[in-house]
Amino acid sequence: MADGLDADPDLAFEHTPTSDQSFENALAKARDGTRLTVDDAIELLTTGSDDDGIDPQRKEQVLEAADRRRAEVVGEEVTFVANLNNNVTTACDVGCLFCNFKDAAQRFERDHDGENDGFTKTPAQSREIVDDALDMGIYEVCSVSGLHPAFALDDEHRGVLETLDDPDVQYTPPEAYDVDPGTYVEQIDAMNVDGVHVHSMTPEEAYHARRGTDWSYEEVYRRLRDAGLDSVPGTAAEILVPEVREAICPGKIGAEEWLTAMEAAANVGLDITATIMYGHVENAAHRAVHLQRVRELQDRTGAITEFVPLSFIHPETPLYRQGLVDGGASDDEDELMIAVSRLFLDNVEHIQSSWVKYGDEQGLKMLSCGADDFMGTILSEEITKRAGGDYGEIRTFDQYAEMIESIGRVPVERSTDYRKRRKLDADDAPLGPLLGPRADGSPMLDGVPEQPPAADD
Ligand SMILES: C[S@@+](CC[C@H](N)C(=O)[O-])C[C@H]1O[C@@H](n2cnc3c(N)ncnc32)[C@H](O)[C@@H]1O
Ligand SMILES: Nc1c(NC[C@H](O)[C@H](O)[C@H](O)CO)[nH]c(=O)[nH]c1=O
Ligand SMILES: N[C@@H](Cc1ccc(O)cc1)C(=O)O
Ligand code: SF4
Repeated sequence: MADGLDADPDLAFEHTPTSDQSFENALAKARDGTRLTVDDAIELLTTGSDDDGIDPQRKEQVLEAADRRRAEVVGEEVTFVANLNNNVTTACDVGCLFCNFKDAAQRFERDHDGENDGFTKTPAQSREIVDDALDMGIYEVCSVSGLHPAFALDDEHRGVLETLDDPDVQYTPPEAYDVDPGTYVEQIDAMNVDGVHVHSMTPEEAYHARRGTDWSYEEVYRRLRDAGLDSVPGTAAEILVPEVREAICPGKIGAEEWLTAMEAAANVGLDITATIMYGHVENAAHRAVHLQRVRELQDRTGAITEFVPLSFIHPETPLYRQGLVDGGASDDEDELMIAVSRLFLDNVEHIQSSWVKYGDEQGLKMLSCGADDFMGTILSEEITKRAGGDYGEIRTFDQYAEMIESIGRVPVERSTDYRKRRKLDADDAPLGPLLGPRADGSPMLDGVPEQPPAADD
């Protein structure tokens, strides 16, 4: 369990990590492929809810079952994507307590004086960054951002926001800021260079893109799709249980709204991913309920291409600094999270090991605990770095091939939707991407793209 509850005795949750199931029964079901219940998941995540702490032998049994399932479902290939992270802006007033990526939006205003180490990019700047990365061979741009108060979905939405007189709807015209981020549609259109795969607009961003209107999420995602959006990142899910969201992100959309937005994206033909951000105040019951909600969403949509467990990075976050938690998940908890995700999500093919969160050594270990995907090259990273994580911002194809072969598996470059795949061999180094629109097999590192442009002030 995450240690948060010990750190803050005021947090009394209704969901407690107890169950009517036994560990042995849950393990037997996991081994023979019977669909697991929330109680089963609690038993597996805790290696038995009757005893405190994680039992090392039982943990190994869970990891083995998950690794075997991984081999049955996807075989020995380990995939990764040649991609670029392009965060458009750090301006955000939602105030999630686990996040240190954001900067108060006021600090980006023209008449604000004082330091600001955040950034906002114009659509033209985003295009240039994507254009440069395309020359390096990327297949995908992954773009998630703060909810800048000047953002509108498109010109029509801006018209609505400019005439709206509702203090509950946050909107400040772009003229008030040093840098104008444009509209979401302009940003997507700008990043949509030469058929690169655009992976963007989390449910939280989609919520911002319809604020002050009664437009459906389908309408919002349709307009974004028409501007070039290809798939939707499943962040903002955090823990899909209201009592946890109230503690860690009271300003964020609710669990139901996240699910509604995701289903809408799937309804208009977009692929989606799903995440869990764990290891803070939540307990194993919350993680288990979260997995159930994701599995139900996948039963309804079939559109989730991968599940990404995101281990909470604590050092620079308000949750940690305010003493609400005393750290993140342990290695044991991380391994069990990956394993139980594989065992519980019988309808999601790919489980991602996030090297940004786990690092190389532990990230590789996860590939033997049920994970089969090793994320992407990303080339730049702000969210984890600003939270105090220190596993870097890029992995090259040579590094990927060597690491994956070192554990006896087969490195494979993939497309975002996993439909295009290409095997690699570390002996052929130097290696580079081949699936991107401009990829020609050259190594990516010949020209690392520039870090975010100058801060707003
Ligand atoms: C920083 S937000 C950016 C997109 C958008 N503002 C949103 O909330 O959907 C993307 C995700 O990063 C993850 N994240 C933020 N801070 C984190 C931290 N300290 N450790 C792990 N994941 C974090 C959260 O899951 C969050 O939903
Ligand atoms: N796991 C993290 C990602 N994942 C993004 C992936 O690289 C890729 O976009 C996805 O697999 C689409 O198929 N990005 C981060 O910035 N940080 C992570 O922890
Ligand atoms: N969740 C996104 C990517 C992502 C993950 C974690 C982050 O901190 C940021 C972005 C996806 O893989 O679809
Ligand atoms: S997680 Fe997203 S919405 Fe929450 S504060 Fe950070 S950037 Fe803003």
